[in-house]
Amino acid sequence: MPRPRPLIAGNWKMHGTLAEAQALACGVVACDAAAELLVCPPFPHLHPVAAALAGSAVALGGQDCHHAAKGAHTGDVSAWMLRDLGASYVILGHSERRADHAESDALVQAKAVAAIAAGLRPIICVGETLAQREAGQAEPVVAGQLAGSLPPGFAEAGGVVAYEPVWAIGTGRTPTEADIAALHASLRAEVLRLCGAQGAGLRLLYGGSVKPGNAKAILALADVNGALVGGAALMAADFLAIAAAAA
Ligand SMILES: O=C[C@H](O)COP(=O)(O)O
Repeated sequence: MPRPRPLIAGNWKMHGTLAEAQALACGVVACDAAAELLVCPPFPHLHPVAAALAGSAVALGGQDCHHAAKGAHTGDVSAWMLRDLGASYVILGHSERRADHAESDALVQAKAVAAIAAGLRPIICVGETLAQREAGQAEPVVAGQLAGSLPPGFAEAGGVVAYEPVWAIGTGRTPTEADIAALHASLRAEVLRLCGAQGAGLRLLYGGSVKPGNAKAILALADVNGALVGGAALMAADFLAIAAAAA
């Protein structure tokens, strides 16, 4: 099977003013990367960023959604609202949400069901802590998260899995290339087990301190089909350099 088209996704997390978000979006659209590009701004910036991306090939995504389609859920945002604003993806189960909001695999799965129902492609995040890695538990931990988080119909809906070792996020540390390759090989085996043959074409992203300087080596690894980028996605030049490394 040919390698899937890489996806380079920028997670802007809770950073920036509206003016900075608009400027960043304008910087990112000035690009014709071979990879698919996606930006995921904070909720208040989604609408103006959608306007800045209009007519470009850069996709828009949310950083989370509620598992219900609508209702009395103060402070939450539904998958339908994201779709209505022009989003096509939503990040779910990021380790920061799992930690900050005690999100379980079951809740992430319920959110993914809602996302698919709204026509969004879920990007489900998994990854081990440093203690789990040092205990030799990275692969079983990630396999357990996948089994608990992936909903039925995930591959058919264009779902994406992002492997983000918690200890690599925002730290400047990354696993060795051999460790990323081994983990992604185990991810591929798991998605084939969970999703059947459709799992062969499902994109597996690596995330955690991806920078212009290490992107080419990471993105060249087997079963790495793109990157989920945090800090380096806040500078258009760095994000585009990572995108160029995926060619
Ligand atoms: O969602 C993105 C990741 O958490 C990676 O963040 P980072 O590139 O700043 O390490």
